[in-house]
Amino acid sequence: MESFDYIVIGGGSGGIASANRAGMRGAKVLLIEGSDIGGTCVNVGCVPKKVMWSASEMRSMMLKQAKEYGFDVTLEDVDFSRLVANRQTYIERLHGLYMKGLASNGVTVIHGFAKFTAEKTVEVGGESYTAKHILIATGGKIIRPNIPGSEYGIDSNGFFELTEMPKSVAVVGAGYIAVEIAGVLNGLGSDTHLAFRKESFLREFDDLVISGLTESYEKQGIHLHAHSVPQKVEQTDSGYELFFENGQSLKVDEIIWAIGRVPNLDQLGLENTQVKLTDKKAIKVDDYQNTTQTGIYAVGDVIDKINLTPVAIAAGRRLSERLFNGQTTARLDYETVPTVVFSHPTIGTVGLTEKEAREMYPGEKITIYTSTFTPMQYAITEIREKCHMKLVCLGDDEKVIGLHGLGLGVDEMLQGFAVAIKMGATKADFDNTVAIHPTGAEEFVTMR
Ligand SMILES: Cc1cc2nc3c(=O)[nH]c(=O)nc-3n(C[C@H](O)[C@H](O)[C@H](O)COP(=O)(O)OP(=O)(O)OC[C@H]3O[C@@H](n4cnc5c(N)ncnc54)[C@H](O)[C@@H]3O)c2cc1C
Ligand SMILES: NC(=O)c1ccc[n+]([C@@H]2O[C@H](COP(=O)([O-])OP(=O)(O)OC[C@H]3O[C@@H](n4cnc5c(N)ncnc54)[C@H](O)[C@@H]3O)[C@@H](O)[C@H]2O)c1
Repeated sequence: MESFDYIVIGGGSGGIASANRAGMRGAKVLLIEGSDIGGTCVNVGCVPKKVMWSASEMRSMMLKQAKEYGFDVTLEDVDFSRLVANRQTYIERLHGLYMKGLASNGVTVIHGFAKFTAEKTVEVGGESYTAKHILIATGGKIIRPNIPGSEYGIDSNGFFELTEMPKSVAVVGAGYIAVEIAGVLNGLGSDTHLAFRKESFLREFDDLVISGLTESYEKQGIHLHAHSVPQKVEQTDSGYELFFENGQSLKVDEIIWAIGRVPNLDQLGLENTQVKLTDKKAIKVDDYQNTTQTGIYAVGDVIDKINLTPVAIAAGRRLSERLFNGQTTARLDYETVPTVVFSHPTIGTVGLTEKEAREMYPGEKITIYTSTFTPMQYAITEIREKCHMKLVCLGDDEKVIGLHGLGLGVDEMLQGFAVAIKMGATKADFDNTVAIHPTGAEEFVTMR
């Protein structure tokens, strides 16, 4: 049985980052990946999603802004299969780059699904491997509702397999994926419905950005169906009919289920270890990514804490620094993690929403600053899509504990502000920073 210092199960965002860092620090590392290298983000997540988002933004810009800027643009239908082929070529290039990176750090990669057969032993394709340290970075998997006909339609993986645009589509869900896919398809010209169970989507985000995006999506022609709990799906001649518990139904060419993801523990053989799960069936870890069994660790979506690629990467790297570079206190701080929803326009958020701040600091002074404006890019266009911004400040010194934006360019604005907030910036620090004009970002430092 071959022995390693470190075995990493799962070659996605967290696994690759941790394996590479361990290799850089001189460890003998084995990475086991059952499917395509790069995991969810590269193959069926952030990367193809961002390409589709860009395509959708471009089409909207050409349709809704180019003319007023003096361009004589005639837009034919999007060549969807060409877009998809180019996107896949890019992903294949990334596969090559990842494999090269791993090789340069001396990481051995094998293809296959790993299963624990004992506490420190995993089996892949009939071969057994052992290591002092083993990382579980197996990510998450998609769920569908338990209703008749939920086998019809596709999910986010299926969305990335489409080679033709559906003429009409019902996206079911209220999270990142539902809101992003609905925005992309509508922007590319599908007649798009977004159905969700409660009164709004993205309910964990600040009210200002939710109401702003609701208004934008309605103006863009996305049919929003609130209070719509899916009940059953039936096939029709041309597609499907989706029935809701409220008695309404939708006839569409395609249904896209986006009702969430759960930790992926399939075929892992955790019963052969002492690794315990949380109530939500995620791997239980402490602040240092240690599971309940010494020598076994977990990072990324499989712990279901903050399911974002940079979080999995950061946790994986810090773990390797701790295990193989003597940084005994290295760990990821899961507080104040910035995040962007690639809707149209985008949402950027870091820290607490206004509601969370009031709940977390009852009786303390919470000061809110907001700004709503039309970005200058729309000065001469018919489209007047608004930008909304909010700062949530705590105490007399007005420490900024939440920053929220919706609008043109917010996705690219957020990172720098996240640094300031992580460092404990106050509203006075924001005010003391000279604005950059004319930009949307300047609103964040000129709010009154
Ligand atoms: C549609 C979509 C869009 C997203 N967009 C964004 C975004 O814009 N920004 C962002 O930050 N995050 C985004 N995410 C989330 C992001 O993709 C995940 O948070 C991230 O990929 C988690 O990384 P991970 O390493 O935990 O798992 P993954 O990247 O899922 O990797 C897990 C890997 O483990 C492998 N595996 C599983 N079991 C085994 C086994 N037994 N043996 C061997 N290998 C195994 C799998 O094949 C997989 O490759 C998106 C997700 C989706 C679905
Ligand atoms: N831009 C990004 O960074 C990005 C993009 C996509 C995904 N992600 C990550 O991936 C995770 C998974 O995304 P997601 O959108 O699948 O999950 P999610 O958990 O964010 O959203 C799932 C939604 O489906 C709804 N839902 C659950 N059961 C339902 C049912 N039976 N019928 C109708 N609706 C139901 C829930 O109320 C929830 O709003 C995200 O939480 C995020 O961490 C990030």
